[in-house]
Amino acid sequence: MGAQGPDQVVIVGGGTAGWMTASYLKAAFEDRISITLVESGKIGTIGVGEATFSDIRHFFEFLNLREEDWMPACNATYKLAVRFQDWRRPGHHFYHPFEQLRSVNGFPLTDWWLNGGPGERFDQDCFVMASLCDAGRSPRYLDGTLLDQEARAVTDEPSGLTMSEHQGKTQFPYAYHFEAALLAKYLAAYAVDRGVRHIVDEVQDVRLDSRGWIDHIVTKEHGEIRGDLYIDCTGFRGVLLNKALEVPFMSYQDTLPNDSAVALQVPLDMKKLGVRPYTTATAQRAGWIWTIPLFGRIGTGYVYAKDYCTPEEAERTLREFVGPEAESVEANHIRMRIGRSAQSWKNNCVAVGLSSGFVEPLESTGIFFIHHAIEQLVKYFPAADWNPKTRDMYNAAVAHVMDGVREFLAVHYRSAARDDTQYWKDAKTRPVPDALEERLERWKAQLPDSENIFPYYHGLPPYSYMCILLGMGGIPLRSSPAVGLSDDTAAQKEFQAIRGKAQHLVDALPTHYDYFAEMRS
Ligand SMILES: Cc1cc2nc3c(=O)[nH]c(=O)nc-3n(C[C@H](O)[C@H](O)[C@H](O)COP(=O)(O)OP(=O)(O)OC[C@H]3O[C@@H](n4cnc5c(N)ncnc54)[C@H](O)[C@@H]3O)c2cc1C
Ligand SMILES: N[C@H](Cc1c[nH]c2cc(Cl)ccc12)C(=O)O
Repeated sequence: MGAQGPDQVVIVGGGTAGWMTASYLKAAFEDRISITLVESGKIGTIGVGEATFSDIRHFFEFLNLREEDWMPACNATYKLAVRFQDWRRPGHHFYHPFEQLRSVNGFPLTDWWLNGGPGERFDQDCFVMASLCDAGRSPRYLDGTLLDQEARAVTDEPSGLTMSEHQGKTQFPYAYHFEAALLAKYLAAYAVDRGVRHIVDEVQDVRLDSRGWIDHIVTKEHGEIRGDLYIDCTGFRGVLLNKALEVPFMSYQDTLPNDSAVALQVPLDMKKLGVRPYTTATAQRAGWIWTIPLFGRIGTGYVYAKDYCTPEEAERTLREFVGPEAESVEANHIRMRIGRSAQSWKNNCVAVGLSSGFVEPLESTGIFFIHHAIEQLVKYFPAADWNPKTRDMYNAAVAHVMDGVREFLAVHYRSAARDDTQYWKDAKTRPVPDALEERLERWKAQLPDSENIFPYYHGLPPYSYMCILLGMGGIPLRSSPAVGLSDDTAAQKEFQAIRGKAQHLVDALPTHYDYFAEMRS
């Protein structure tokens, strides 16, 4: 241990979590800490074709990586929104976009929309992005400039802030789709280049000292490896935190029953078919199917609850959904551990990634959890005295993010109007996390705002809740009485401005495919 505190870091696990952690810590502390990353050559990583939050750009900025560097290496594309298909009824869709919701006279535009919007679709009337998604547009022009002046101003946002410090200040217009396994490979090269020691071997034992702290790990071929701080990135196995240190795992399954997935990677002729600029979540009889457009193929999979659907049935449904292109592609069946570790940091061990916690990928939060955990780890990095208050603050921040996202996901199922199978009928009566029942009652009287959503930072702004409630259609909502009593001229002007801007951008922007074809040429 150095005079400042722990400076020998051992990371176990070489998936996205392991390499994101190694590269970020190297960028933060350079050679003032030493990092060893041990990963098994036999135990595979999870990588299905992932979607992200827009905040991940801060991760790449921190590492000084530009889109032109990392995106082609990871088959990455842009994500302007999540498209929810068939959650209200077959044929219906709406978007949850990356776009700040406008306000008029102190009320969100959605409130004015409920009182008498110009059209049937709140997403198209209140957000420009919905039209860009429907039209398959890129958020950047071929020369790389961002879609409009307003968004360009976002790139001048203050640097050096953590994600939670950025929240509410600006809304960047897009996130990414990429292959997490390729990102891990890309970051491995970045980290090793900067001095991270990489060992391919299996951890067979974790030895504790008399206080119950990790003393060393035992590998199959490289013997004992020692460090001050151990980071558990071993995925659902939780080899260090859950197994060796016996930290219990708190399941979220009473509220979020989906515990299984079957995934396919399907090569497609993108030139012919185009590349959609959004993630699609299509409701199914016992869950939903994700479609994530990558460059050259799609990642797709059925997330389901095994209490309602067998793996064979799920694979059959997925293959029928995708069509003949998937015929020769092998399916990957995955059991998901849904919930979080009771503490993600115990003694000298911090879990990051699936070992810390995971919720089903409906709102693409897995990599956001990792990014948030790493930022918090740097913020609360231990000193020589291992002050337990630092650990407690870290644990609280990580738990809040996961518990908050759990609530947000529960809102999706409770508010979905669809009720054609037992799975969807049960979604209306399934218990929701504490306090959400009361919040739902309040949102029936007044649309969600920052005062009445989950009270701690969890990545989601109030407008995200509005989108889900307005789009899912199963919970009665009303506009504020004050909106009904007010002159709506300014709101109608705003609706018109959105329509005009959307039309202009649809005409001016290239297709999503054309943008990436140009970037790669
Ligand atoms: C179905 C599904 C869909 C998902 N979709 C998304 C999405 O759209 N967006 C998103 O943000 N996230 C998504 N995720 C989550 C995302 O894929 C993971 O958060 C991310 O890949 C990080 O995984 P990880 O590194 O924690 O674990 P893993 O990828 O499982 O890596 C674990 C590592 O630990 C190593 N290991 C394990 N045991 C040992 C041992 N004894 N000795 C040495 N090494 C060991 C393995 O070899 C491996 O390198 C999804 C996850 C699933 C399951
Ligand atoms: N931290 C925010 C979270 C956020 C804001 N709008 C959206 C839309 C979708 Cl589809 C996911 C997350 C968010 C961010 O990532 O910008």
